[in-house]
Amino acid sequence: MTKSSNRLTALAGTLLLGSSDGTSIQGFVERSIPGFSFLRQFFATWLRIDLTALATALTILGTISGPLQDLQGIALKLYWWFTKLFTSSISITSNDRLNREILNWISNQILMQQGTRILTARTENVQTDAWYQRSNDTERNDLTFEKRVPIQYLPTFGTTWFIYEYHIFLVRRISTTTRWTQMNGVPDEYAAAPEGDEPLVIMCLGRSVEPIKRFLATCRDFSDTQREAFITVRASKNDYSRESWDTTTLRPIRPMETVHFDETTKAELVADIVNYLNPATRRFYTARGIPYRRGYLLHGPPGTGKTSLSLALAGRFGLELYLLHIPSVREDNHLENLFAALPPRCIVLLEDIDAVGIKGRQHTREDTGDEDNNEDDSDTDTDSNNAYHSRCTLSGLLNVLDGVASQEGRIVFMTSNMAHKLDKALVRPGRIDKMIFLGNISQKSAELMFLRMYAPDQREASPLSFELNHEDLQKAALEFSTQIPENIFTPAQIQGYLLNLRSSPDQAVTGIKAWISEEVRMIEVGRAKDKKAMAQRIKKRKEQVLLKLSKLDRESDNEIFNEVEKETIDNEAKKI
Ligand SMILES: Nc1ncnc2c1ncn2[C@@H]1O[C@H](COP(=O)(O)OP(=O)(O)OP(=O)(O)O)[C@@H](O)[C@H]1O
Repeated sequence: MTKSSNRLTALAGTLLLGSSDGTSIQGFVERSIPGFSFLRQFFATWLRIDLTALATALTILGTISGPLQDLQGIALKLYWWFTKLFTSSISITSNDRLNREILNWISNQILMQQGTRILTARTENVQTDAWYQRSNDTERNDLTFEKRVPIQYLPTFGTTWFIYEYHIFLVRRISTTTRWTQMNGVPDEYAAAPEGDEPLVIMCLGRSVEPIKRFLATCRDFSDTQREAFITVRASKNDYSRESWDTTTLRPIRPMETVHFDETTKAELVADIVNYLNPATRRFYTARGIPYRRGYLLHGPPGTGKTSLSLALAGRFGLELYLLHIPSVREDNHLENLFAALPPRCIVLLEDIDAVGIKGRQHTREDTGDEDNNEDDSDTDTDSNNAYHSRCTLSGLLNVLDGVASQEGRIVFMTSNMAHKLDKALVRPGRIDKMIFLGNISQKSAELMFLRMYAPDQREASPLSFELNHEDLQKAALEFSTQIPENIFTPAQIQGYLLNLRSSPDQAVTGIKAWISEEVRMIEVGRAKDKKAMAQRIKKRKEQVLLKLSKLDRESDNEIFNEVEKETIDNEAKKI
């Protein structure tokens, strides 16, 4: 121990503990705490620590910590008073998209340049039991060929400052765990990682919020530019039985030319949307009290491009696509909540709408006296399955499409494989303004698909070995398409065939004949199977009805004959 510390010990001993003559406080402590003098001796001899000095230092610290805390309180008050007086601020809640856009801007424009040392890193959420409550949006970039989601660096809790347009900005990322960490004295940035459910406060030195507003606009523009090559697809997500638009996927924009169907219909559809999105149209609708909404039904067999067309249109008009698979919506109020959360301008894609409104449809048939033929029966079976999955009703769907509470300005695309079976109430103008049929592939579309598949890729530095020159490619495409029968195969089937031979255009041309005969054979086998299954179903149904009839006859003998029931079963028997 040094001389000065010895002196301090002596001083403290005199001041606080008195002399060691047995009448001092030290003497009193030694007498009242058995073993204290032994401990003092032990610490002094073996650890060279003077317990008397330690006690003194702690006492002094204890005495001054009170005033220090008061001073800290005053300093904090002054800080906030200064902040209120000399800064303007705007706060943004955690689940607002702007929150993410600001973090994105700061991450790209500030953190890397400033060489910030304390950061948060983010890739993708892993849904484990412990974390599933806090899941966030997942962004995927399909074009980067990365197997992993790239690491993104974001500001952590606390304040990030920077200069933007000659103004000093402070962005505070506020931790929701602050109270807990303060109690433990651990700084926020070491206590937890921000998960995206923390609000942001944007402060700017000066008494006007205008610079902040300009800053927010910049953040939005920056994100829009980043997204230009992509469309944002948001799907519904079920969290604790509460539906929300949560999962975000960035998909590369699909050019309209890559969706092949009747070119006139395509041009008309695009023109119709251009016209709808024109501000003058909105004014026209509003002035005449007409709800400003547009609905389209894309119908046709599976694999004819209904989903692809919706994606391409979202890219063409720079709108976000909100994707909703109707059979997975569990209740009407979930549907309502999802529609209420839509932005004013977007495309909503409602897939497989034939999964709703079974009851409504049955009513319509009864009213009009339609009789189901056998083919319809099989469809009804499929419907029933869908109805089992989706508890979303026809009236629920109609309500979100044009009910009082439904949003204006959005475009709704609905897809169905059985448009002829949809309820009349659903397909009336105002809900569905245009029906677009996407059918099997024509020869012209097959030719275009072939050209698209084997056209040279502009991004490749040198031509690929199998690439044909322009003239040969045109010739091959024509030769390929003329072998394909009109409107027999779906575009998905032809695409699948070409993809298998994507590096051999010659083989695609020479092999198409054999592929067609094999596919036709498969179609016939499938049809024969369906026919057999149908016959079996009818037979079974007949047996059931006959059984019921014979049972009723027996009951009538016992004079408990029910006239109405008999008539119903008779009618059923006639139908079969
Ligand atoms: N008309 C088309 N033009 C170009 N490609 C198409 C077309 N139709 C289908 N495809 C291709 O086939 C695949 C399936 O298409 P998509 O999912 O759009 O069909 P769909 O009609 O929505 O099917 P489903 O009714 O089963 O949902 C996609 O890879 C798409 O590229």
